[in-house]
Amino acid sequence: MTPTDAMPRIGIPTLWQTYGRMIQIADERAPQLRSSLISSALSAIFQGLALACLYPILSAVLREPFDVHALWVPGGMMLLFALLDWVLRWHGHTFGYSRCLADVTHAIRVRLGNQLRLMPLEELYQSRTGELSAVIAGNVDEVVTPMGMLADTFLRSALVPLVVVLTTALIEWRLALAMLLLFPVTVPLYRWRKRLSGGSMRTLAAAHARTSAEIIEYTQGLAVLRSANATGVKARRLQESLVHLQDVQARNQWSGLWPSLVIWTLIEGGLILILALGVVLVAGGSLSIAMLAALLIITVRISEPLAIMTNLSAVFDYMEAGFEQVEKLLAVKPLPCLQPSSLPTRFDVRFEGVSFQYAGTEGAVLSGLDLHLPERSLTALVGPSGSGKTTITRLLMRYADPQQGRIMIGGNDIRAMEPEELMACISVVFQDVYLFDDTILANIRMGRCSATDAEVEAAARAACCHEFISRLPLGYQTRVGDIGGSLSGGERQRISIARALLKDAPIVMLDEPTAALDTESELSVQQAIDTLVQDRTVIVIAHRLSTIVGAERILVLEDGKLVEQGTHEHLLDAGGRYRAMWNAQQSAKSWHLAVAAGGDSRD
Ligand SMILES: Nc1ncnc2c1ncn2[C@@H]1O[C@H](COP(=O)(O)OP(=O)(O)OP(=O)(O)O)[C@@H](O)[C@H]1O
Repeated sequence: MTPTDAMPRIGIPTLWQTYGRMIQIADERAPQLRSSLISSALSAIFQGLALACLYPILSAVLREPFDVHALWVPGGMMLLFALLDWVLRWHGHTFGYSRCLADVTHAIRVRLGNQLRLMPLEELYQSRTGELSAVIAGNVDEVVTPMGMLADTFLRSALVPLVVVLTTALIEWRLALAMLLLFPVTVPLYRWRKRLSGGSMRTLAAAHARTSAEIIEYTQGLAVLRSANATGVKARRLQESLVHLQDVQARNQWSGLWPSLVIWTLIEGGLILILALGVVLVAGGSLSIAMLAALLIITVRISEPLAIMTNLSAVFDYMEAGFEQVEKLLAVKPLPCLQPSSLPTRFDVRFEGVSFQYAGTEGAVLSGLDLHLPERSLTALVGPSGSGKTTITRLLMRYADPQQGRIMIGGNDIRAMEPEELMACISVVFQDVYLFDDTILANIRMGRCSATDAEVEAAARAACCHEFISRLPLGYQTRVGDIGGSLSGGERQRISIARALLKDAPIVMLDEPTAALDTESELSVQQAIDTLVQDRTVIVIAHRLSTIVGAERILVLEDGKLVEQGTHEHLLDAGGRYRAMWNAQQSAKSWHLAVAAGGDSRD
């Protein structure tokens, strides 16, 4: 799933749907949001009532002879309504200025964070990092931050004119009738504006997400790109996405601007029409000067909110586009946990008739695979590239569930284990080590958060990294980011082994951890691995067969099927696929030696 590939929603979400989504997203803070919205609505009603008092006030002021007493009632009422408007307006904004808004934003980010933790890795890896961060950082702000302010502005823009017209109708129906001329244009204009902006806001959100993904990928891969002298190629893709964003923004600006100008013009035109009508009526003697003055002030005062309201549809759409991205990510279901859940007490691994096909691809990567990895034994997975070795280790970690068959640890189906419990059983040491920009101490402690400093140090000693860590100026407190590339591949690998040692999981998976190391680093990392694998169920992925000759069992895979298994000697004697691979690697080695010794070919 890619959060940004959402197709534009068919139809226009109604205001009621937008309100429903706001309440849903506010979650625990929904009562506060509701109370703020009610206050805003009441405040808008009182503002309308205060405005409607203008006509009786002006009538009293312009009456001949002037009588101050006639001002008391309308003046007092206007003051009262204005006071109520102010008080309720403050209360209406509490959602924003109290912690509620920040709490809601935080809660959504935590929910999204949990979602990342629980969603199937297969789905997670299909999303680009930048697109995910655009949803979590960007869309959450787009959805939540304007929520209170936008709702207040909308309520005020819609309710103030409505209340003014209704109240004026009670005082002077002709005045109300004149004002009503403004309303019929507003609703169709609102819907028209919304239809125009809906799709473009989603396109804009998608373009933002794509650019953010390209920027992250470019900066993360810059070192590789420079070394491959390919910065230009990738920069071109980044450039393209920036140009695309620029185009989308320009189109959006234009498609947003001209309807706004049309709306303003129509509403201003309506205003002039009302005034012209008023002047004609005054000249004909059927409208008083007081009424015309009131009409002037009130229509000017309410035409602006009406224009704002029609243009707000674009902002609502931007918010809706954000809602959709957040909801789409939250809708991804975690892999189901079979009930009753169970915990293994022994740690052998069994694959029973496992068939697996990656989403969106054709053909199974594993088909009807049966494997048994006895507890506390070392099993090596070998086979040509693409034969399914990594897929086996991924499925054991529930990257995704196989379409057929089951995987068991200690006789327990891994689908009946909670994700945390499953991951507590397995340590993985990859070829590429990922260290976080934190201290070395914290990086090792990630293996077990509750470990004391002494336990971290003991793990580091066992993984042969205490010595080089002690040589660093700040020792264990050195930040990995500060020393950057000054840690060698072997040192980084040993830190990751220390992490795994601290975790102390009964099953260890090693994905070619020494493949990229020089001989000296390989020796010290191998020493650390020897400590790690003691007394554990170990699965090693190996390309260089010389590293696994001592394995208790070697499983040979080809096209997702187990074609041979046994010890090194047994497989050599069998003279099958393994023997062919072994011979090929041995002859490649002697070819290297011949080249090093000055020979020009293996012949
Ligand atoms: N995320 C994925 N989506 C689609 N296909 C994939 C994915 N990951 C791997 N594959 C395909 O599945 C097949 C098996 O891949 P896998 O990585 O398990 O093989 P491998 O034996 O570990 O290969 P290597 O030794 O090169 O690492 C390959 O054809 C690969 O292209």
